[in-house]
Amino acid sequence: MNILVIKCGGSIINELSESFFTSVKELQSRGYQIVFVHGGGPDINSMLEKYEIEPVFENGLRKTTTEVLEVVELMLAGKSNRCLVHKLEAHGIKAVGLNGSDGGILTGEYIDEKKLGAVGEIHQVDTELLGLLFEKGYCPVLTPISTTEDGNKLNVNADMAAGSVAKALSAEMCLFVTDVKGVLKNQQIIEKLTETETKALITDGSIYGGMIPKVNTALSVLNKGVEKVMIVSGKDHFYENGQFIGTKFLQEEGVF
Ligand SMILES: Nc1ncnc2c1ncn2[C@@H]1O[C@H](COP(=O)(O)OP(=O)(O)O)[C@@H](O)[C@H]1O
Ligand SMILES: CC(=O)N[C@@H](CCC(=O)OP(=O)(O)O)C(=O)O
Repeated sequence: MNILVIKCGGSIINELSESFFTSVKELQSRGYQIVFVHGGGPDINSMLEKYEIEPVFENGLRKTTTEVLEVVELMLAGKSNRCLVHKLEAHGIKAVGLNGSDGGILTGEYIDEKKLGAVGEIHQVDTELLGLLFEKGYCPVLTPISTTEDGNKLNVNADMAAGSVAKALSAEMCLFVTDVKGVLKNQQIIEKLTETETKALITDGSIYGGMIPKVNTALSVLNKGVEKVMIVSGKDHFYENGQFIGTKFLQEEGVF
């Protein structure tokens, strides 16, 4: 089975284009089984604003107090997930929305509870339920919410959660769909990037903010054997005539 993990960024989830869904359907018709993992950063921020809570980020990760966690789950599971499932269904793509923690799919651990609160990273992905949904022709649509082994809820960065799902499923491809055409430098898209080139762009400040966890996860997924890892836009076609459009991550020359 050819598995494709699509991470759909909160930056674009409410504005996905018709072309995006055309690309998804074309890939499905070519036999790809698709799992969606989504974010919802802007939706979370706007609800926090209503509660008059200031969002705080450390290296792209949201500091998550108990109060913030409630809003994160409310927005990810109650708004962003519903929005994506509804749009997929409206385009004839059979989709089932789940919290990442449902059925024990995503299990994780705190990264640094003192500094970040309930922010986690994934340690285990149970793929059983995902397999059952594939068999019946459904695309699972997961929030990045996870739980610790003791059952405490964790807020996980959606890029990182998607990367863990791609590795656990030995996916053939992992695509990070966002609001830009790919990694840009001087407003030009960079079509191919190795790890060394990516690190240099982080160091010189060309890659910043939410793009940092995205490229770091992309590199980690590539190093775990996922063949095709790309950052693409949800505003246009990301797949047309057998070609992907965006930034592709490449192994360094000589690394196999
Ligand atoms: N070199 C870069 N190329 C493109 N976008 C970048 C770059 N560095 C930082 N960004 C920012 O990263 C954003 C995408 O990350 P983010 O907002 O976290 O998206 P998402 O919600 O899709 O995960 C872009 O909109 C842009 O503002
Ligand atoms: C720990 C952490 O930062 N979690 C993220 C989860 C959502 C997310 O990652 O959304 P995007 O895809 O829009 O970035 C957050 O609270 O914003």
